[in-house]
Amino acid sequence: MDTESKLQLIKTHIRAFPDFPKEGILFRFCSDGGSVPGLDARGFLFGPLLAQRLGLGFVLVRKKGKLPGPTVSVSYELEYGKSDAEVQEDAVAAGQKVLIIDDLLATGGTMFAACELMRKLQAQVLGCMVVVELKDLNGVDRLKPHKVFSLIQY
Ligand SMILES: O=P(O)(O)OC[C@H]1O[C@H](OP(=O)(O)OP(=O)(O)O)[C@H](O)[C@@H]1O
Ligand SMILES: Nc1ncnc2[nH]cnc12
Repeated sequence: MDTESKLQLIKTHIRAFPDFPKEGILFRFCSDGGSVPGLDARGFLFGPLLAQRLGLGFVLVRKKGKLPGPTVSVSYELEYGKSDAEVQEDAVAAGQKVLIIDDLLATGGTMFAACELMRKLQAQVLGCMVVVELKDLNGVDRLKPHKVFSLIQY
């Protein structure tokens, strides 16, 4: 595909959401469905690289209030606090197989929330992938029966 065609293709994926994040703003957001959800924020460093290698679409799982349009959300606890994770309702199709990516697994609270979001969207979680797993915090147990793949166990 030539460069001009690629730019045109990107344009077709730019959506406009009125009155987000506040009234009077037309919020432009470039997104498409996908099967590699990555977690805000450090999961965004690794997820897109892997998705591109696999030829799959990347999906943003964000902290609450950052995504326009209809979303599903889940509250969760992590090692040092509480938060809420969100994903756009149409980011993953029902029945879609997904591989969730983050940089690090500690207690597993964040990854568990992402699995919950995928369950709400009726996606099938094939696995949870992280670069670093902090073994003494037992995140792997928290995530059972989901499979966890980690590059470094620390
Ligand atoms: O296994 P857990 O106990 O849930 O902790 C792991 C999560 O904590 C960190 O994210 P954080 O919420 O600090 O956000 P950040 O990526 O924006 O720094 C890390 O990137 C994981 O997502
Ligand atoms: N101990 C830790 N180090 C880095 N990121 C984390 N996220 C949760 N716990 C963490």
